[in-house]
Amino acid sequence: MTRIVIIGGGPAGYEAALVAVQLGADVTVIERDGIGGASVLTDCVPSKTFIASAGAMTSVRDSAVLGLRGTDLATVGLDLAAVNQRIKGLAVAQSADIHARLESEGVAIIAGHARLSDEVRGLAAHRVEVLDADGAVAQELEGDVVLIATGADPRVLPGAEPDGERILSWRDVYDLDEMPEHLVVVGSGVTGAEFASGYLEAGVPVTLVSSRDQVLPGEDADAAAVVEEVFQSRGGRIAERGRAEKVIRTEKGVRVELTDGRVVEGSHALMTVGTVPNTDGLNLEACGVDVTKAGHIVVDRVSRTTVPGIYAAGDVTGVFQLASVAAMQGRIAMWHALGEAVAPIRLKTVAANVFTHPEIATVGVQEESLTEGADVEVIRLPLATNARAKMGDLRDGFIKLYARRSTDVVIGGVVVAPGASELILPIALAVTKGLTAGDLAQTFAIYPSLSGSITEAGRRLMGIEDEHS
Ligand SMILES: Cc1cc2nc3c(=O)[nH]c(=O)nc-3n(C[C@H](O)[C@H](O)[C@H](O)COP(=O)(O)OP(=O)(O)OC[C@H]3O[C@@H](n4cnc5c(N)ncnc54)[C@H](O)[C@@H]3O)c2cc1C
Ligand SMILES: NC(=O)c1ccc[n+]([C@@H]2O[C@H](COP(=O)([O-])OP(=O)(O)OC[C@H]3O[C@@H](n4cnc5c(N)ncnc54)[C@H](O)[C@@H]3O)[C@@H](O)[C@H]2O)c1
Repeated sequence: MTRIVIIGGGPAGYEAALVAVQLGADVTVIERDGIGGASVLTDCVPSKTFIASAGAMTSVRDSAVLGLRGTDLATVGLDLAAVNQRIKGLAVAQSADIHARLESEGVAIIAGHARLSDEVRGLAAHRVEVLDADGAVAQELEGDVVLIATGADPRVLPGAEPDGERILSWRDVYDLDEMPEHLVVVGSGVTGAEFASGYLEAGVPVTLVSSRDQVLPGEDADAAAVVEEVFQSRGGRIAERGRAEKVIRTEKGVRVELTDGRVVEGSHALMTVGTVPNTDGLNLEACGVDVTKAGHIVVDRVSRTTVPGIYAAGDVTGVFQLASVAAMQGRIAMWHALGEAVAPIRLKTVAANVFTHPEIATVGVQEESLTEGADVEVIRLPLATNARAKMGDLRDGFIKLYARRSTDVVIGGVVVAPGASELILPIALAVTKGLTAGDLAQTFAIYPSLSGSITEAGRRLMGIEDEHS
């Protein structure tokens, strides 16, 4: 029986474990905090649960236009204690569900901090030590295959170290007793944009410190512009091209000092300036596992590291930091290690979503990567012309579809809309399976529905192709 040792119980680790036991391996997962990982306990699940409450509040506030009346509509608020309790309860319950599922499938789970401990390089099997809370070796294991799935932690900006009270990392916010009076969010990547949008929806004045010309530098520029516009129209402030140098506690709150001399004051600062991979103390160098300059473990498309028998998956590899990608990398590692037929990961088919208001969902080829004269046709349909959107008073957003001019094959898309995370699937399916704009055009969409704009975009693309032929 192949012995598999998995370090880290997040999506990369636990999904890998499920595949490996299914294939008859002897599987052990070592996790220092809780099964489900940061994804379930502190990052993805809690933030989306908070955004669900904040979004509900905005829906109530915005409902007057739909004819709802009530004296409290405009002043509806969140009960922070109840919201936080719900968030933490949901995270713990989900962690317990996954823990129970792993155990019921026969996966052994060890609580502790693990590290590689191969004494010489080139051995067929690898050794792993488990440390207890005092750092003493509590257990030693041997694995024919080891998967490193240790995730990433928030990056700390020197001079702006979180104190858990006023200067916060995104993992601290669920312990606040009161809503911030004025939140300064430092960093406008996906994490910063989501929290800035969420807190604003929850009724908190927010200033977003964005080191770039536009928030969400990695996203479609049109989509980022819509989110930025909506954020500002709802009263959010953006300190453009502002790079925080340090954050100082003041008598009443915080002072965020920018490198260009500007100062942003608020009651709390939320630091969202990226992540660092969890590789410290894993003994990677001694074992011959290569890392990049940024510290991510180098892997190929079937999750192999530079050492035979040692695989890595998830945020620790820096490949698209998404729970879905982490899980797929973990599964691919196990299929490969256990001799199953496996296709290398295809990053061009990864669907991703930014949970702002409105949401931004993307898949496949994006405009920024297109070279001039590329064999690609783009269509963009504004949400405002969609009948269902009008019924719900949804004005901000669009659907964008990219297809190869020569073959009509759909190669990418963007959806900016409330619930874009649900609407992207038909486009993701088209990109994954090589479907054409014609295939989308001939698919029945519900009338009226937002997804009707996706089939409409398919029809428009067919029209464009005809004009060119
Ligand atoms: C605020 C926020 C919101 C996000 N929202 C989304 C989202 O909506 N959708 C999405 O797809 N992605 C989202 N992500 C990204 C997603 O959370 C990560 O991509 C995902 O957690 C990666 O999974 P992982 O298994 O690699 O790592 P993790 O989930 O970080 O799990 C790694 C685990 O390994 C453990 N560990 C580390 N070192 C050791 C060790 N030496 N020994 C034992 N255990 C160890 C850690 O305690 C941790 O539990 C979000 C990220 C952030 C920061
Ligand atoms: N919905 C989702 O799927 C989701 C949600 C959150 C995070 N994530 C993933 O987690 C990963 C980490 O996201 P993130 O947003 O935390 O990191 P990030 O690295 O994507 O963004 C951090 C931003 O902070 C800026 N920054 C850095 N130093 C700064 C400073 N001193 N002052 C001002 N700005 C500064 C950077 O320029 C960058 O734009 C990403 O890969 C992201 O995709 C995914």
